[in-house]
Amino acid sequence: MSGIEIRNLNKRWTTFDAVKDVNFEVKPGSLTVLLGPSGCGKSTTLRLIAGLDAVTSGQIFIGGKDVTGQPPAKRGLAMVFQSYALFPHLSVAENIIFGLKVRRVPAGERTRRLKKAVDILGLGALLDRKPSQLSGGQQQRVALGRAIVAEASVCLMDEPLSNLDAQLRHEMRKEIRTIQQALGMTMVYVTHDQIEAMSLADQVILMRNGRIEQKADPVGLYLRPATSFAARFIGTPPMNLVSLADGPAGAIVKGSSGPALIEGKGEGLSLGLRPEEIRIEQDGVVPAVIRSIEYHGADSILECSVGDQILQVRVEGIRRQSVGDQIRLGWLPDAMHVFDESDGNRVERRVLVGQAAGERALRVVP
Ligand SMILES: Nc1ncnc2c1ncn2[C@@H]1O[C@H](COP(=O)(O)OP(=O)(O)OP(=O)(O)O)[C@@H](O)[C@H]1O
Repeated sequence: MSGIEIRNLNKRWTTFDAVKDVNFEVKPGSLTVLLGPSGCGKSTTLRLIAGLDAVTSGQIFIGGKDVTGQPPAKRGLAMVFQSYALFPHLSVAENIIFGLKVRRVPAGERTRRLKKAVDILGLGALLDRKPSQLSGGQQQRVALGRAIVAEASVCLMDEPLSNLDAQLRHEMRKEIRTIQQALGMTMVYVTHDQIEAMSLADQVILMRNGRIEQKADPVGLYLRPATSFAARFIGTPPMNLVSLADGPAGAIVKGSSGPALIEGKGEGLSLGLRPEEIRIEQDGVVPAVIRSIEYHGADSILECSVGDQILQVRVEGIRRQSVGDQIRLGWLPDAMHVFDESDGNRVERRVLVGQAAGERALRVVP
């Protein structure tokens, strides 16, 4: 099994830096997702690893070997694209083994690998069909089949599921993860879909404007976002971010009947609260009014005003509240995230929970 290491990677297109100082490692047999908004440099990073574009500077190691100057075919990897890239005139079987033929893999070996891939993917009944006679999900399986027969220990995927409907995406996602683990593949997977990233990855690399914003496992990314950008990118609806100076957090504190405290300076800091961490409680310290309710079935999103600010609150089950209701909100100390407003970075040590405030208030230590 081969791991991947990326050192100080940069890619400049004429005057535009698409990838800036990117460093990360992918452990052998693990799955790393490159995640981020459109244009953040995910696909460019993947293409540089594949050797489809040349780096401006930096190094790429696969299996401990520096492959930075090597052509794609010499890098020992398989790729799956969003477009599937199937040949319309070839059958499913021919499409799957096409690459093996090009590489002059002997016929017996081709048949063995084809059978293995077909068994894994359940394509047995479709081998003689042409791509036009397949559904989107089936075409995607054929593209995966190509990656499996290549028996490359490294597989790169660029938004492979984006042409599929939600249900099929979900199924294929599970299938990709199962195959990756069963075959022990080292995988780098590009997506802009946070749910896909969170459910697939051992490691998520969140990118923004060509740089790495945060690298962490999915749990770490959710529980301890390194920046306010990371905090808002992961989670639906996104984390509430309110200014501690004179924004809603100020209102939250001023409006509270309990001894909620901000000590020292709150200026320049913002408070982050995930909608699912805020509870409606009879003795909650924060009075609020429900402005709107969005019913989702398993849960509902309440838009609540606190002073002249808005907090989104996620409540489970059947909603008992109505628009216009006056409620009180509370949350546990661990639910609070604090960020520096100037650079967006997470602030760890300046926050304490006020003991006197029944563990529900915030104390910012200067
Ligand atoms: N061949 C190119 N020439 C010039 N600029 C390019 C080229 N390829 C990509 N870019 C620019 O580099 C930036 C990063 O593009 P990239 O495709 O890596 O983003 P991405 O994160 O994969 O986005 P998306 O999710 O939309 O595919 C974009 O601003 C894009 O316009």
